[in-house]
Amino acid sequence: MPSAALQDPAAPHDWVGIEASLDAHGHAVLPGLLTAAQCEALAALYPHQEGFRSRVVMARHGFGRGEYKYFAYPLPPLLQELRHALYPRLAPIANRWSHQLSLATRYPDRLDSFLRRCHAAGQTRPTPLILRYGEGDHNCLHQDLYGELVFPLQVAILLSRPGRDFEGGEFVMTERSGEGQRAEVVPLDQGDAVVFTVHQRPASGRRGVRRLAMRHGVGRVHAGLRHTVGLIFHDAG
Ligand SMILES: O=C(O)CCC(=O)C(=O)O
Ligand SMILES: [Fe+2]
Repeated sequence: MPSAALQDPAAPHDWVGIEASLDAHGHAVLPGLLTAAQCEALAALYPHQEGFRSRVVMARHGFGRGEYKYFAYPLPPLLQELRHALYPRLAPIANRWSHQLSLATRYPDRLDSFLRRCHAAGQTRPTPLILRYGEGDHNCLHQDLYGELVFPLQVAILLSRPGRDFEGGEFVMTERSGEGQRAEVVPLDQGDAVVFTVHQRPASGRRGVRRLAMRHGVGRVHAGLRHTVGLIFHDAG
């Protein structure tokens, strides 16, 4: 039944508004990117062994507390489809940011071409992942850099229900410029996605373009269990 697969899951979203929010804040929310059933099916993959290439216990690496697992190729069809559908919407924004930051990098229109570039540079391992946080867990502020090739935007999807499956565990972004550092909490419901800056973004002001350094993390989960999926577009070296 190819008809469902032919529908573009990115199409229902307000890409003019998303671009404006990315420019203003470095992140944007895509409400209801996944259904509750899709969220539950993805979270249910976590305990399985097959389909993943590795598991990371965050406390062992100083990344926080909690754990995550990287998917192996081939990705679950839903994530493969979303990664390919979201990339072409984000590539023009990535290219404009690159130009504004006076960087030479330009991103191809299609994910397959960008991944070929990653693989030729030795970044061959898939980066999409599922994260799992229990009571007391958190994710330290970080940037998901896995080698020289970096696609400057990434996506996280909340699979659990805030206030029901878990308490706390807010998605947090920080932004550092010459003028100081600030933080923003991004409220998400189950199935919502946040598209956000991986490491740096331009901000136009009175004195031209400034470079803002961005990090993301997750506040402490006060109770329950919180699962997310992360879609990173560059692969890992
Ligand atoms: O669990 C989250 O909300 C954030 C996960 C994360 O760091 C990522 O997807 O890169
Ligand atoms: Fe991350």
